Amino acid sequence: MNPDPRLTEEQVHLDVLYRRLDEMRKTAARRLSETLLESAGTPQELSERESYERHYTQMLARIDAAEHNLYFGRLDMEHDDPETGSVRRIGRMGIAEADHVTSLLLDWRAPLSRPFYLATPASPEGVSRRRHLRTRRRTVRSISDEHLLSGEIDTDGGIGASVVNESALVTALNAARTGEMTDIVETIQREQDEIIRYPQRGVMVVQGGPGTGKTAVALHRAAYLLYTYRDTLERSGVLIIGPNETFLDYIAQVLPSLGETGVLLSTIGNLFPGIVAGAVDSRRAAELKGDADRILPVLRAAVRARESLPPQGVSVQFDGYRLPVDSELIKAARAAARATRRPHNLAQRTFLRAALDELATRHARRLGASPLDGSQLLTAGDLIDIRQELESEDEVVRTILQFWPTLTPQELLRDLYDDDVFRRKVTRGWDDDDRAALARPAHPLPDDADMSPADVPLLDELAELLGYRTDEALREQQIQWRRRIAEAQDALDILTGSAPQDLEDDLDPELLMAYDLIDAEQLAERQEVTEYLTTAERAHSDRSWTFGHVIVDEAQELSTMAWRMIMRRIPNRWMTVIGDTAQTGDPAGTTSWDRIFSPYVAGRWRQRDLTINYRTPAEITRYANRLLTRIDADQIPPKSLRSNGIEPYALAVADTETLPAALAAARDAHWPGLTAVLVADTRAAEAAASDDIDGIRVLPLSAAKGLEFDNVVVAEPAELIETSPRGFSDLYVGLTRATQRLVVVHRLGLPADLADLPAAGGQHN
Ligand SMILES: Nc1ncnc2c1ncn2[C@@H]1O[C@H](COP(=O)(O)OP(=O)(O)OP(=O)(O)O)[C@@H](O)[C@H]1O
Repeated sequence: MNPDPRLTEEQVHLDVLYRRLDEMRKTAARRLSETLLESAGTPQELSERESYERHYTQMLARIDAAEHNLYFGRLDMEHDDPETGSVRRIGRMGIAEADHVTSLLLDWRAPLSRPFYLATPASPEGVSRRRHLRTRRRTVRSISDEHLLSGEIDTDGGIGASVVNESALVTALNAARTGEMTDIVETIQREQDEIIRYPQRGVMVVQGGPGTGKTAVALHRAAYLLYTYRDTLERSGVLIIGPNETFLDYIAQVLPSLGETGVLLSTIGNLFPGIVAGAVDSRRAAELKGDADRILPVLRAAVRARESLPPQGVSVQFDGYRLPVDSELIKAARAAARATRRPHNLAQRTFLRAALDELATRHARRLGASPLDGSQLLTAGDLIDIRQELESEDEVVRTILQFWPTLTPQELLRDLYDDDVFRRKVTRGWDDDDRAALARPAHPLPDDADMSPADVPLLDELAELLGYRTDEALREQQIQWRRRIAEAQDALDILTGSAPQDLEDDLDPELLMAYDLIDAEQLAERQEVTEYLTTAERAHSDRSWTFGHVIVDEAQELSTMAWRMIMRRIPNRWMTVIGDTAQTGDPAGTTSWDRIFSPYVAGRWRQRDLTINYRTPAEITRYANRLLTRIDADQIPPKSLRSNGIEPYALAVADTETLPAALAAARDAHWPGLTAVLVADTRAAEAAASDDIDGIRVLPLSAAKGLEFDNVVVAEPAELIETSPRGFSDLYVGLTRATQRLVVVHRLGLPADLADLPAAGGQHN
């Protein structure tokens, strides 16, 4: 049988593309090694070298990322375009001939590629034929064509009529899940494309039910924006916020697979430089810490409480005299400091200056008063001298600064939780239960791991109130480093009798080996400090960094305090906010976008909706959507794109605990693909203990947010509902994690919405 001539034709083009890609790779690799070999003496040369280095490294990353499925789409346009001809080939990156003029492949993000994602028979966008290619290891495997003008495709008026690249889409959706999210560049749908390429600045909220591709859209939007606005965004960076580390791991590969590295992925808990929030809050504590109306006044009061007044009898010894540091003196200095309206730490200089001035004036008044008539004998110059002497006395300065100390957010928060008297003082109007909910003994840990994710926005708020700069804190670390290295250098010089060596120069490995005095870990740390940082890394180490664009996924989970923290990172308010208010699980999360955005961009944010569920088959959605009606009757339930003929079922267990029974059921079923058992958050410890036995994941509901599995077993839905503040939303999330199969295992009664699930045994799968 003769091969399909279309395959032969496309293979010829594919070969040309890969040949060119290989050339580009070689050139970039050569230039990179030339750059690395160049010496850079002056700071300017060094910075130029770094920028070339970054350029070629990113170029290589992009080329590598494009290797797999490089070319996947082709458009034959109805009319010939003088510049582009009538054929457009679309792939993972733009490729031109060596002349840099003739285009061989268009990047999927280029404007000319757009009809590939938009054209439908009803609205063909000038496309006569859209071709989808499937390739493997540089070989064209199959081709499917849609003739948009003649309408040789599905036009039944259902969802199918608006689906683009349908056969490729269905193949992608039916594929077994790997545990990592994949990109969707080959099958982006029209409603998704409109969001990905949305051109206007400002806040865009994307609301969509489970499985509508919100996360996929968020990541592709980041890639699109970086491509389209590379000049500005590469310097300022794009920040993507996700709900937890598991989720970030799940999505981490998508952007590199799209060739993008300039994005910082972070949870709220990791957004404050240097802190790895590891503690877990009680539900009430998280709720209180997330509620700006409740906690903000407390934080402000906590700072003011540290601007205190001296008790009776405080004084300093100076020049043989005892000078009282009394309440009147400190009050006046405090008023001067507060009048600056600067953050606490930054106003400290004014405070100190005012206090010293007053102390000097008082002292001079006493010293210089004429015994005869009390007139002043000291001159202005004498006063200045006294003032300077006072300032040079450590004890004087230390005594004054007790009443306006330098504060760090961490210390202040620990004091708030640990010190009952202090907490009572700054939580006026709170009831005892709420006050007790904040209580926590202080056990500082490295990386402030004793802080919880809900503490992080509070630390950020305090940093703002205090004027605490994390880049300065890091710089301080760096200085200390240098000091330690220099000390080690001295010791080494003594040992070896060698002349001092300049440690600011590039590190010489030989020299480092000699430094047994500094352990390996310390050396690694030092290297980290001096190493060249990417935009994302620099952004991560600097609390005051502002990004060019911020994308927030699972945004419904964020508290009002977390939003304040995010808004500080994006003063230009160019944001893409993605979420589903029906899936809100966090008690501090939101059920209304308007309430969140009104304070920041009242009336100036837009909402776009996603309506098709790509993940969950219709057999499962039927049950899940009943819960949606209960959670928010106004929301339009997303429509499932496909149905797979596998009915969900319920398995009743009588005498055993539900989780082991659910695990056993999952194990015995031998389903193909990934399987997860989802339990109530109250069983997080049991889940952790049983996780990943026989390759089956056991997750508390909140950790399964945003993830998906081929097969999902929901253990004890009644418990999910009862033990969670937003139980119906949790169950809704649980039911919609499956791409193929859903089983509900229960000992207690089934909730009404699931009461008619077929019982195990009656189902066929
Ligand atoms: N256009 C598309 N082509 C191929 N696959 C798609 C497309 N859109 C979405 N998907 C797939 O559908 C699944 C669900 O997408 P995603 O996780 O982005 O949805 P979501 O709206 O964020 O869901 P949830 O709110 O439940 O977390 C993923 O496997 C994704 O790859």
